[in-house]
Amino acid sequence: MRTAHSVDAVRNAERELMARLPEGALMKRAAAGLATACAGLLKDLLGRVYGARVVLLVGSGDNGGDALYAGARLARRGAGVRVVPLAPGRTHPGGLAALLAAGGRVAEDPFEVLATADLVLDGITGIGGHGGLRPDALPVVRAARGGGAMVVAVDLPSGVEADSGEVTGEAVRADATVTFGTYKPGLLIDPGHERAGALRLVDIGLGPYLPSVPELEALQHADVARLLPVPVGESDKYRRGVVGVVAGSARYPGAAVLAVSGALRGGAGAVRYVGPGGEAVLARFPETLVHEGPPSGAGRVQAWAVGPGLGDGSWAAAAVADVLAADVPVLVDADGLRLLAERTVRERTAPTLLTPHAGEAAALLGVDREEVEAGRLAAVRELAARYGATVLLKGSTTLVAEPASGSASGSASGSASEPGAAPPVRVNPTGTPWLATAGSGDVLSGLAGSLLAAGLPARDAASAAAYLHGLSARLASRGAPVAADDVAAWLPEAWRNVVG
Ligand SMILES: NC(=O)C1=CN([C@@H]2O[C@H](COP(=O)(O)OP(=O)(O)OC[C@H]3O[C@@H](n4cnc5c(N)ncnc54)[C@H](OP(=O)(O)O)[C@@H]3O)[C@@H](O)[C@H]2O)[C@@H](O)CC1
Ligand SMILES: [K+]
Repeated sequence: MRTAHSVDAVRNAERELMARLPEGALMKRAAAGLATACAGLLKDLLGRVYGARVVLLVGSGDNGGDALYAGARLARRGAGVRVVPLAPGRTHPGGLAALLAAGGRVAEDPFEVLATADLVLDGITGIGGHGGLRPDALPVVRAARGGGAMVVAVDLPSGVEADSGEVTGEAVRADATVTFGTYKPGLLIDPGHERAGALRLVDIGLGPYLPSVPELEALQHADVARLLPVPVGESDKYRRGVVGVVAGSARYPGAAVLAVSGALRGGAGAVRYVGPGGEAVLARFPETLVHEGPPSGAGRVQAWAVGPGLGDGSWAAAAVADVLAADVPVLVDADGLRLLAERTVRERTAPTLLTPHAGEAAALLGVDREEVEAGRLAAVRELAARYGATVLLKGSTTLVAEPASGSASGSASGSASEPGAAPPVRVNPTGTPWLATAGSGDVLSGLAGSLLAAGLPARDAASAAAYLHGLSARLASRGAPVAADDVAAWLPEAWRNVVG
C-alpha cells in the first residue's frame, strides 16, 4: 500500500526527527537519495554519469537546497552541472556553496544550457509552494520541456499543491518525481499526479514520526487480493450473495446489460435484474434472474446497485426510493444520483455507496464541475460528510471517501483511524484514460454492487471495484481504445492477475 501524508504531518515529523540529528543532516539524506536516483536515470539514458549535462532549476526554499546538494554529488561524479537561480539572492547558501565547490557553475544563459541538457532537476518549489508557477519561471520551465531533457521533479513537480494535487495556472510536467519521507497527496491525485511521472520514494527516516493514519492510501495488488471474496466448499449461490441491479430504461437498455455484465463478474453468486431492460439482459446473460415490478418484490438480495441508464421517469424515481428503503447495502449511480434526497441517504442504517463522476458530484454539491475537477479530494470528502455515505468519485484518479465513523452509513473497514475520524481517502492507481468511454461506469456499478453483496464493506467494495475495473481496462486496451463491454469481459483476467 502506498500512503501519502499532509504537509503539516510531514513538517511535524521533520521537526521531531531534526531535533535528533545534526544540522543539515536531513537535507543531505534527501539529496543523497535524489542524486542516486538521478545517476540511475542518467545511466539508463546515456550509459554514464560522467560528462552528462545537468541543469538545476532552483527556487528560494529548501527544495532548491535539495537540488543543489544533489547537483554537487553529480558534479563530483563528473557531470557538468549548471544552476539556474529563479530567486537570485535567495538561493540556498549551503547548497550553492557545495555545488560551486564540487565544480558546478551558475548558468550565464539559462536557455542555452537548457537547450542541450540531458537532465533537468526541478527544485523551484516543493511542499512550501503555492499558487502555481510564477510568471518568471514559465519561460524557463517551457524551455526545459522543449529541450528534450529528462525532467526530474524534486519532492513534487513545482506548481502542484502538495496537499490536494490542484494546479493553479501552470506546473512542471516531470518524467519522474523523487519524493522524500512519504508520498504527498498531490502526487497521487490528478491533476498533480499526471504531472509527476514515475514516482520514487526516498526514505529519510521520517516513518516513525509520521501519523499512523495517512491522508490518502493507494491499494496495490496484494491489498486488493486480501479484500476479494473467496468462495469456500460449502458456498452456494445464496451464501455467496445475490446482487440486485436496477438499471436501464426503454431508451437505454444497454445500461442494464452493462451493469449486469459487471455484476456477474464481481463475486456475487447470482444477479437479479429489475427494470425495463429484462429482455435485453436475458438475451445476453441468460443466467440473470429477471423481475418486473418494484425492486422490493423481487426476492432477497444482499445488496442493490441502482441508477445506470434509469432515466428520470416516475418508475425510476419510485424504484430508487424503494431500493433506498431496503435495509441492505445500496450503491447509487448515474440517474439514481439525481433522484435521491440527502436526508433519505443520511437516515439509512445500512451502508450507502454513491458513485458520481465529476459532473454528478458537482450537481450533488451545488458547485461547478470545474471546481470538483480542480479539487477532487475536498469534493469527495465533502460529499461523504454531507450524505453520511461512502463516495466513489470517478475520474482518472478515482477517489473513495468514507464519512467519519458514527455517520449514517459509515462502516469504516478495518481502518486504524481514531474514533470519530474519517479513515484515509483511497486513491485508485490503476486507471487509464481509455476508461473514459460510454458505459464503463455502468460496468463499475454492477461490479461494486456485486462485491457489496459478497459481503465487502462499502469502502472496500468501492476501492476493489475501481482497482479491478481500471486494471481490466488496461489489460483489454494495451494501448488501443476499449469499449465498456471489453472492460467487463476482461474482469476475470484482472481478478486472476490480482489474486495470482
Ligand atoms: N520537510 C521535510 O521533511 C524535508 C524537506 N525537504 C525539502 O524541503 C522542501 C520544503 O522546503 P521549504 O519549506 O523551504 O519550501 P519550498 O517548497 O522550497 O518553497 C518555499 C519557498 O518558495 C517560495 N514560493 C512559494 N510559492 C512559490 C511559487 N508558486 N513559485 C515560486 N516560489 C514560490 C516561497 O517564498 P516567497 O517567494 O513566497 O517569499 C518559499 O520561500 C521539501 O519540498 C523538500 O524538497 C528535504 O530537504 C528534507 C526533509
Ligand atoms: K520541485
